[in-house]
Order: sequence, then C-alpha cells, then structure tokens
Amino acid sequence: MAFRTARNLAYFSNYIRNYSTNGPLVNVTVNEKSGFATATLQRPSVNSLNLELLTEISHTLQQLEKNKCRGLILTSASNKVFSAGLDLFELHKPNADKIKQMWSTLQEVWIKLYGSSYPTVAVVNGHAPAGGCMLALSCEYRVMLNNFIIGLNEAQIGFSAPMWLIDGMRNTIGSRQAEFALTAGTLFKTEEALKIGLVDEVAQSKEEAIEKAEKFLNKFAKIPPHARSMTKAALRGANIQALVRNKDEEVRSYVDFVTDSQFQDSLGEFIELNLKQKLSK
Ligand SMILES: CCCCCCCCCCC/C=C/C(=O)SCCNC(=O)CCNC(=O)[C@H](O)C(C)(C)COP(=O)(O)OP(=O)(O)OC[C@H]1O[C@@H](n2cnc3c(N)ncnc32)[C@H](O)[C@@H]1OP(=O)(O)O
Repeated sequence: MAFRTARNLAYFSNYIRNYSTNGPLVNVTVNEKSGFATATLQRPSVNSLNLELLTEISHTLQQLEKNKCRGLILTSASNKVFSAGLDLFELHKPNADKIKQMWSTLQEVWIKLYGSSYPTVAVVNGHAPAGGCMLALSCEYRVMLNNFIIGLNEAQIGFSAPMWLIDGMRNTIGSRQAEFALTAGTLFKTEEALKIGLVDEVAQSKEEAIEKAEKFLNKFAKIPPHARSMTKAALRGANIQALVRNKDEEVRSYVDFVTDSQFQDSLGEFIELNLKQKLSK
C-alpha cells in the first residue's frame, strides 16, 4: 500500500491525530502526485528532542515504512531551528525511567531512519546541533539553508557521541574530518558544512531546498525499489546491527552516565552559559 491515494492519506492523518494527545508534534503530508511524504517537526520552540517528540518521530517512521513510502523529506516548522537536539532540561536532574525510555526511543529513531527502505532527505532549514545533526545525518541527503550551524557538539557539553552516531558522521565526511569535528565538538556554518561534505547542497529559501530535495528523490524513479533498498541495507546494515546488538547495554551506560553528579554539574553549567532559559534553583 502506498501513500498515493487519498484513502491512505486520510488513514495516515487519522492515525497521527489519534496518536497525539496535544496535537501532533510531527506533521505529515503526502504529495499525491509524487508519493513523497514531508514530515515537519513542530515542537515549540526549537524541536528539542524529548520523549514525546522522539516517540512521535519513531511512530511516523514506522507508518511510512508500513505504507511503502516513496520518499521522505524531513524538515522543521521553525524558520530558525531544525532541531536543537536532546531536550537539555529533560536531561537535568532526570527521572531514571524516563531517561531510559528517551535513550531507547532515540536509538529506535536512528535505526528506523538510517535504515529506512525508502530514500530520505533532510531539508535543514535552521540550526542543527547534536541530535539535530543526528536526524540530518541519518537521512541520505542534506540540503541546508544559509547562515545556520550544524554539527555534533557533544564534546563541548561534556560527553562523547555514541558509536552509531560516530559511524554516521564517519560514513558521511570520512574518518579524518570526523575525528577533527568530533573531538572538538565543532559546529559548522552552512558553507563550512558544504565544504567538508556534511551537507550536500545549500539553498537560499525553503522552497528552493524542497525543490532540490525532490530532485534528489526523483533520481530513484527508475531504480527498482527493492534493488535500491537492498543496496542501502548492504551499505548501512553493519552499523545498524552493531547498535541492535549493543542496544540494552548502551541504554544502561547512558542512564548511569547521565544520572552521575559530575555530568549533572557540567550540564548545569552548559545550560547556564548557553541557553536563555535558566534552571530553577
Ligand atoms: C554509552 C553511553 C554514552 C553516553 C552518551 C551521552 C549522551 C550522548 C548524546 C548524543 C546525542 C545527542 C545529544 C544532544 O542532542 S545534546 C543537546 C545539544 N544541544 C545544544 O547544544 C543546543 C543548545 N541550543 C542552542 O545552541 C541554541 O538554542 C540554538 C542554536 C539551537 C538556537 O539558538 P536561538 O538563538 O535561535 O534560540 P535560543 O538560544 O534563544 O533558544 C530558544 C529557546 O529554546 C531553548 N533551547 C534551546 N536549545 C535547547 C535544548 N537543547 N533543550 C531544551 N531547550 C532548548 C532555549 O532555552 C530557549 O528557551 P526560551 O524560549 O524559553 O528562552
């Protein structure tokens, strides 16, 4: 079943409406002519990834896979921020159970998006630090608007990106550039990101970015979908399997790491220094 018919589109919209209690955090539309879906992240104000948003992204990806989506464009409703990454306020003095679910859902999102059978493009129409960069990296192609930043700045916050995310960075920009970028936690401006291959194209407006994204997706029009997805699985499968094998162990280490007082202190300092909203004392 593809999303091309109005009936399927209605089914999917109902699913999203029923799933969300406070209105969808991910808005999905399907172009009936091309069959391409656009998933727009719309958690105010910066699409920071809390458990609710991650869960909705994960369910959306599951539905797209089930409905044999022909291509996905992932973008943001904000014209300033694609995604600010993990919700830092939810990592501060967290409830261990919630943090466990959050990390496990983040892993699911990566597995589903990095391993999707359909082609994917991120239209990065705003800043994309850390988890924002993760979402963009898990797509196959990135079109970014000018004057924003993108990168994995985990080292600056006081931790290392997990192995699967390092793999994603390495597979995109190569080992040498990945080592420079990750050890310094560099956030790249759009033009710098283009130079090192972290993004594939730059656009001046969201409309232009969407056109470029559709052009990329249309390249596969004449390629048999199963041949395309088998090739993608051959290229990405080993990285995904490595995470699947280590999933539970990584969740345990992550919960221990994040609940440790040393991490909590450095996170508190990072928030006070970098975010406008402050912690309640
Ligand atoms: C085996 C065990 C391994 C352990 C590994 C540990 C964990 C590894 C995790 C790896 C994967 C992902 C990690 C992350 O994503 S960490 C999150 C990192 N994010 C950031 O550093 C971004 C911080 N934010 C910014 O730099 C800027 O806000 C931004 C450039 C995104 C936008 O700037 P702008 O000037 O446009 O907007 P403001 O700064 O005014 O922000 C607007 C409001 O949004 C709030 N905000 C921003 N970022 C976050 C965030 N990440 N979480 C929650 N809230 C955020 C900000 O406070 C403003 O709020 P108010 O409007 O209320 O003032």
